[in-house]
Amino acid sequence: MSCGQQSEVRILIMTAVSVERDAVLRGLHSDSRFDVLLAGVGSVAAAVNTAKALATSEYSLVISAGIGGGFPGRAEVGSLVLANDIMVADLGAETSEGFRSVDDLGFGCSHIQIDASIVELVERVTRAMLVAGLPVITGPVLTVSTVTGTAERAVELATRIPGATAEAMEGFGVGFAAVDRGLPVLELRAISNMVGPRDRSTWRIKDALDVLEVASSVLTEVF
Ligand SMILES: O=C(O)c1cccc(C(=O)CC[C@H]2O[C@@H](n3cnc4c(=O)[nH]cnc43)[C@H](O)[C@@H]2O)c1
Repeated sequence: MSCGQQSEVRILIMTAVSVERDAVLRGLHSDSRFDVLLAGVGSVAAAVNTAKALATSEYSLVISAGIGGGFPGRAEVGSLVLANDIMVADLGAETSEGFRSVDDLGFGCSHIQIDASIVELVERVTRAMLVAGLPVITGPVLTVSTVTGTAERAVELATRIPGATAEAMEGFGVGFAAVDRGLPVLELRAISNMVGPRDRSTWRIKDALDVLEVASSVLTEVF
């Protein structure tokens, strides 16, 4: 790099499935600072595929993006959630006194570490999305291995994790791989369905993908 030149920000966006990737790509309008790759569904696939991508190219930021479920009273269908806490919600043990996380058990950490610079980044992206007229809120985004399908499970998660705002299946895996490389990570979810009793006929995937597309176009203005 010659004097006066600044290194370009390079951002890796990981989506679970190709329709999410395509929505993000449409929003990015071929902005060459971004790569959008498939994570696969679930935390393990997401961690492996993110780690592979980070081993082959240099990035300054990683984003886990896609659709997700919104917790009732927190995130409505068609809204956007930007994680201020990326955490795995079902890694631990069931006990007669209820769920015990890996943190409680002393085996590890359920949360991706978020430092002050990421808090500032989350605030900056949130502001830009609000200015663009997008209905975005921040809150904990839960990574689960099984999509919640009952009201009881939704209440159990919302009670156990104060402020639970959305759930999806990849954020913790993407985040784990990013943090392993010392990189900051964001999670962005466009809400396609409510967390609760399973009724696939109520999922609004197309609407959520449209919101994800617009949100991705805002990302090109933020960075
Ligand atoms: O059926 C389709 O057309 C279709 C199109 C795009 C995506 C899907 C998925 O099922 C993707 C699964 C993906 O979405 C996340 N997700 C969405 N809602 C929830 C939820 O309520 N709980 C957990 N995860 C959710 C998740 O990250 C999956 O990877 C289908």
